[in-house]
Amino acid sequence: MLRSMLVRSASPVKQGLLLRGYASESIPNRKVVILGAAGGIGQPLSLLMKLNPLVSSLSLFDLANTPGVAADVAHINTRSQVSGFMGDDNLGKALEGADLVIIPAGVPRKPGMTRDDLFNINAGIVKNLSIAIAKYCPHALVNMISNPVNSTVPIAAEVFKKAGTYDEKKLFGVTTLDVVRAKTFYAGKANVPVAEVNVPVVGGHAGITILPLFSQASPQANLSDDLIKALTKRTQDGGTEVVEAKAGKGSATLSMAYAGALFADACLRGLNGVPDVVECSFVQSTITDLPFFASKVRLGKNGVEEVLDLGTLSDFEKEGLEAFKAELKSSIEKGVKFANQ
Ligand SMILES: NC(=O)C1=CN([C@@H]2O[C@H](COP(=O)(O)OP(=O)(O)OC[C@H]3O[C@@H](n4cnc5c(N)ncnc54)[C@H](O)[C@@H]3O)[C@@H](O)[C@H]2O)C=CC1
Ligand SMILES: O=C([O-])CC(=O)C(=O)O
Repeated sequence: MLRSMLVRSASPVKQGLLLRGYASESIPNRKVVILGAAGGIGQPLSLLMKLNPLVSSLSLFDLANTPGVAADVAHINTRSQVSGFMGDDNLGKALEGADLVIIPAGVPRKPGMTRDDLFNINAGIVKNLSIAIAKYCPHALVNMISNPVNSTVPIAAEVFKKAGTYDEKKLFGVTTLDVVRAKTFYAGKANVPVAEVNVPVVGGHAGITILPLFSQASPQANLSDDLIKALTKRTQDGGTEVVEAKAGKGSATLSMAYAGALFADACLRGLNGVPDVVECSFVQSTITDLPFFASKVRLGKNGVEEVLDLGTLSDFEKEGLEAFKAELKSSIEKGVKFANQ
């Protein structure tokens, strides 16, 4: 996918000819908005979205510093027109006409914190941004990156319900970084080319709620139970590994920008009618008894086309699933309660 994002030509038609899944020369116009665009994730994500030939308009919003980021990114000779918007007074202008809104706005963790410790600050930020989305671009797809994802997605859903704009097919918690990590760690231990690896990651996006399904990994490798346990733990703790390594200077930004760009690209391909676009995401779901759940999702012209079921789980994975259900349920309820206060 990144190969298609990095095509050298600035001509959309020429780029379109090189794009996987596109039969005709015309690529639809798509406006992508990044809320929190001047932040640690926001800046590299802005760069990666500027490289994506599916984007015709890139709107960068933050409370401060967006003019500089926008001016910088705008000089790159790719298809999209870039605009920068700063401050809440300009949020509406940033959002109008959006096809896809990506939200990495909010504070990151410091060592010793859980993602839930971010709730007190980020819940309010996400609530306000969701109110604006409901008002200015109610039909846009929303990719929620801000943590705790297990609560911020339900917050956005409740805000949209209150505004009468909720479409469960259009709201996504971005869990792609868990998949990216699971693929990287698995490839290292299974000794297979990382580019060929697929690993579904289900559940949620915090600690034990992150459940990589290595029993369904491809290519298959004969890994011991102990190794599977260790890989599972490393995937669950991947965010903390980065938080500790950054020692107070934030959490994953570059790998998250990569993962966010991958997921946004999948959403855009789905919107554009490219068939068989499947990614894991935290969405409204009926595949378990929890109202939101991350699993493989087929993306289409209206967002979620199908939430795929979990498939066959190993005993270890079944135990993992049961072990986190109560935590995920309570994080979801916390978000719902906050939004309705
Ligand atoms: N879903 C995932 O897999 C991941 C999620 N994250 C989460 O992403 C969020 C952002 O992380 P970083 O970019 O590292 O943080 P950061 O602090 O570097 O950047 C956040 C940006 O959001 C902006 N912001 C704050 N309130 C805003 C508002 N009301 N409207 C618009 N912009 C606003 C800030 O000005 C700042 O530029 C955190 O909550 C972090 O936990 C981080 C990594 C992975
Ligand atoms: O760990 C964090 O706080 C950021 C995050 O969600 C991740 O890197 O997966």
